[in-house]
Amino acid sequence: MVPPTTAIADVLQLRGLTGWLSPPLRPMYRSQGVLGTARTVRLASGPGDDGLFPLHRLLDEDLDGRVLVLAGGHVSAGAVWGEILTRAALASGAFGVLVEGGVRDADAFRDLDLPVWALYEATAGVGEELHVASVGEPVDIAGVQVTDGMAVVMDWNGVIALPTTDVLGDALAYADAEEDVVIALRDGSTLEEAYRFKAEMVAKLRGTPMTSA
Ligand SMILES: O=C([O-])CC(=O)C(=O)O
Ligand SMILES: [Mg+2]
Repeated sequence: MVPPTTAIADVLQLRGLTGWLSPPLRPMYRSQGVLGTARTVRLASGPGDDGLFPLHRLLDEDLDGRVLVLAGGHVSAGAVWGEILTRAALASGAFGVLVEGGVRDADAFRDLDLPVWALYEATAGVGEELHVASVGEPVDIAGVQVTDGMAVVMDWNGVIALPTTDVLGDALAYADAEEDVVIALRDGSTLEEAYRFKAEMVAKLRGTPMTSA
């Protein structure tokens, strides 16, 4: 089971780590939780030698379980991603797409059921404003470094590139504690009483005794 991104982010935060990409990325189409591995692409301004064709060739490769991470697309106000590329990505087995830039055809993402998070929607394409600068090299999105093969979780609440997968167990426990709060509230507890489940989990993960409820 994939823990919720909210729980993963809180556990990362407790360890002084980061990795969430939302914001700045926003859901263009979101789905239940998926855990994939990053396939990194860096885009840069100008037509370059080959435009976006290296991206098209990549989309014809085996992408089973991969989350495409397209960094640097925001140097164009146009859409670097849309229905056609989504169909190609799905056919190659991709689990999701992150675009640091624009997308269009969001209605098709819903029909195709592929999660896509991006900075903005755009009407026109990118024309000759972008080219592929690298594939498989580390990329930076809003200060978060994503390396090829890194674990990425996407769900209803966000997107996280995991600096370490050893937070997943704690994140599941954290999510259970939050669920205990919800159950207690449903059973009529006060928030002060119910929140204790979460406060105890935070104290445990911090490795410090709980000082207040
Ligand atoms: O044509 C493109 O490259 C972008 C787009 O709208 C699509 O993938 O449908
Ligand atoms: Mg299109």
